[in-house]
Amino acid sequence: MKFAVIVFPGSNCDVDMYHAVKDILEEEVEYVWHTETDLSAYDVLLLPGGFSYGDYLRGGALARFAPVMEAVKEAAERGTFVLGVCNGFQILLEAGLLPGAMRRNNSLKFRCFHTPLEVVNTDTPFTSHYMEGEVISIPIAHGEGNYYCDPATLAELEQNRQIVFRYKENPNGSVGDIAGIINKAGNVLGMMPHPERAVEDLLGSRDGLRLFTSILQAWRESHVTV
Ligand SMILES: NC(=O)CC[C@H](N)C(=O)O
Repeated sequence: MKFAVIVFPGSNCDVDMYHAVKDILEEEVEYVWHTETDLSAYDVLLLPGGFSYGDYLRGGALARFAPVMEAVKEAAERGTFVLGVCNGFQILLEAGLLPGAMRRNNSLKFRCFHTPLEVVNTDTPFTSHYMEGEVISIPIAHGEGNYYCDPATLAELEQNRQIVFRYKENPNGSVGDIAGIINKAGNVLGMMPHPERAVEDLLGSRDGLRLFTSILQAWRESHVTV
């Protein structure tokens, strides 16, 4: 099983993501530059946080045009697991892989601290190792995390159980306290908090690690060899 960390000009959480997979999860992982067009060698695609293209226009608004994004879309359509964290989530929204959009935080300030999150849906490849309703501690670090979608889309997200994480103490004004959503097919997850920054005691929380172990289990279950 091989993970890819997609690196855009301006990504800055790529090293954290790589460390979480390589050193803590102990799985194979490679950095993949944004010019790559073939992702067929990878089983899981990780879009890390940062300031791709300097957040010009909006977070993710330019990265969605990077050559690698066509390959990300194709892989997502094939059912490959895709995780976008923070700027990675913004890119998935801008690329249309997830519904809705990101606005500036309602405080108009960059917010950076550990925040309690409720795990709303554990019936996903990313969250099976959590308990439904469990409150976990994962850090946020963003200026544009104020998730917005129209009421019809929100109703659809609720109905399809696509809301995976909700803030317990909303730090940015996001609609419905949404911190993370999954696509309808259930293989593309975007979230503002950083699970890769909560994978060992040194970081103040290990609550993010189960997201990675959930992915591992889901992948193994779909690739059983007897
Ligand atoms: N840590 C991040 O990915 C930051 C995301 C984005 N640049 C923002 O400030 O909202």
